[in-house]
Amino acid sequence: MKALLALEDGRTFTCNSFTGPGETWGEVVFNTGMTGYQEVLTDPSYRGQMVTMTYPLIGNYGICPDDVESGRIQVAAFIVREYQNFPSNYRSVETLADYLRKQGVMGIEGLDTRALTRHIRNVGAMRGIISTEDAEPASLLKRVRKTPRMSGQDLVRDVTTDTPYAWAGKPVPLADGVAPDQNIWQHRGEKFSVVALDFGIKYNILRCLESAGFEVVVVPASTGPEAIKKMNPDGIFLSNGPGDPEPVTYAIETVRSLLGYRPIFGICLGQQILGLALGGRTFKLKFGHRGANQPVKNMATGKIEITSQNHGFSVDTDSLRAEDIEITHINLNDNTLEGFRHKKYPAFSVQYHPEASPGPHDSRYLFENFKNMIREHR
Ligand SMILES: NC(=O)CC[C@H](N)C(=O)O
Repeated sequence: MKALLALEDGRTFTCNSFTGPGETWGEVVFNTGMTGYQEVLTDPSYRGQMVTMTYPLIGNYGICPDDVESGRIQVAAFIVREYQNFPSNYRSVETLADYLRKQGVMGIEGLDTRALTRHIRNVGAMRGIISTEDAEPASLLKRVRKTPRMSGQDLVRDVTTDTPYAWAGKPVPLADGVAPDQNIWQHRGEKFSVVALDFGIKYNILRCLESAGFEVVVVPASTGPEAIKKMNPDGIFLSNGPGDPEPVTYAIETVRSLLGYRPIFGICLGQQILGLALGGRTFKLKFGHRGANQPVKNMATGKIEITSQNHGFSVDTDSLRAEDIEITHINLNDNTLEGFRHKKYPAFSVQYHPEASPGPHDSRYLFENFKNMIREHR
């Protein structure tokens, strides 16, 4: 079915919808991963974004229920060069088109995704609208310019969990009678306990925390410092999540009050929230980092890690006080801040994704580092 993609600067792409009729809008961003489309689709950090894959053939390994990063598809739309409707994979249970259609998410194909990517790289990430109903560029353009921008929006409130839950290979409701503001780990054994603030947490982060030996309870992003302290965890984890970190003021305040209370580890939006809590600033990157081959230098070892990334904002290195912060990782493509730790408080974070999924496992050691930090401070 014929469709039109219109970008806010007036550029249009004719294409086909492989999921049927519809209309949708969001920020258009590109991901350079060659595999992992299902993990991309279900990563809550993509909320509000229409993602195009630079890899040209998508759908060929179908959909595998074990590969999700959250309970639903999160992207606003999926944009591919060529969709493959006949998957070949013993783990696959359905086609990508059916999967998208069932959840009401549009998929388009048959456009030059390389041209689209180069355009975004030159001009910057921008809003776009896709429609099978309106083929008139001028009217689409008028409407896309009225949609909200990514900057200034708190999208965390749309994706965070409503109620706390534990993780044991999958989300597990907390046992009856256990309120989130009770000391839920008073009878725990040797395992370290972690409260994870859910800004849009990926399941693979929870899988990595579990396999590093942590007991994890995930709590809503709005959970305050007092409720967290009553739970009496050994450590606090700050998750990834969608949108602009600056408007998530309630979480920034919470993290500020928890500094020095227990060891803190943040990933992606978690790093941005930590940076803001420490008095730093964040800014929007021109087109972001999304893919599975971003080179990051570990400043302590001098080693280069090939990392998985998905972010459009970044902490401004110069906004952090040099007397408080040690820079631990930088991105070798554009020298942006990829990791830091506090010199006085037990708190560290990375902008990239050590849990990968999809992507290389070079940075898994960070979960062990968190454990060691907790061991030192318990
Ligand atoms: N994966 C993430 O946590 C993304 C963080 C933030 N939404 C950004 O785009 O920069």
